[in-house]
Amino acid sequence: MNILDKIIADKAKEIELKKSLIPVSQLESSVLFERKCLSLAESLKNGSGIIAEHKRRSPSKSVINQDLNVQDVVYGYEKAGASGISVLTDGKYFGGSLEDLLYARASVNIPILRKEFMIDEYQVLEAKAYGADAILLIAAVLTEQQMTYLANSAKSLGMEVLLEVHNEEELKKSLEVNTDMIGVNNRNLKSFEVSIENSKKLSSLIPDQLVKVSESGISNTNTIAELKIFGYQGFLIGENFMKTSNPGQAAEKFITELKSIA
Ligand SMILES: O=C(O)c1ccccc1NCC(=O)[C@H](O)[C@H](O)COP(=O)(O)O
Repeated sequence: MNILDKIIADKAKEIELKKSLIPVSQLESSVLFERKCLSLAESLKNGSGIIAEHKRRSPSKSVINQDLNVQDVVYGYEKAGASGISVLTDGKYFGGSLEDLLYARASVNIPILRKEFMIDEYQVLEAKAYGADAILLIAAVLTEQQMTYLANSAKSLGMEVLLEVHNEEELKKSLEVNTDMIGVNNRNLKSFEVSIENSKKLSSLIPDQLVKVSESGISNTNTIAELKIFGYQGFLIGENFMKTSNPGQAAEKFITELKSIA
């Protein structure tokens, strides 16, 4: 069983337990359920394009940074000029939580993406209840029907969808889904191999009306300049910032440099 299968198997068990502890009605009674969401897609098109990620650890890199509190990290990202924030909420493999999402919501006024392995509508309701503006759907673990259902659920709650693909087959099964953005993950989520070429290879297959986002393995501004030529307007960056003692400062330096080469 590969790591992605393990994550999904654990996620299914986690969701069943959570459903028994926190009923849907309790999620729907969250004050954040009535909140009008911010548009990540618009923020990417009109801003720096950087989605700065809060990630304590990962299967490919193990511990990245467990010493900082999420409020300081995301506030620093907003101050640096990020267009959006990505918050990992998976606990077992990434050290994240829904509480991280709630703290992030309380700390910034820019769009927040719930970075999670979504397989059940319950998780979409959680995302709304804890303050997310957008959810991630990963084509590698979902059928077209599941993506359609979950995307429509998110949209009905006013959230946007970032639909993540890694190859042409995943992209083709995603083209009819009601999404706002297509993310190309440069990381193979099974082998952990990372190649920016993946974003370049798939860019021409992504419909022009969708915002293109390149994810993973981005560590310098020249890569951004190259990917913009291929039509990318969003760039999801985690480790490059989180591996430092001050991710917000690292993001500020990165975005300042980006502006100087624009
Ligand atoms: O990062 C991993 O090891 C990983 C393994 C399995 C599934 C997902 C994984 N990462 C999630 C991401 O896609 C990244 O956190 C995100 O794209 C940022 O990547 P990076 O800038 O390389 O930290």
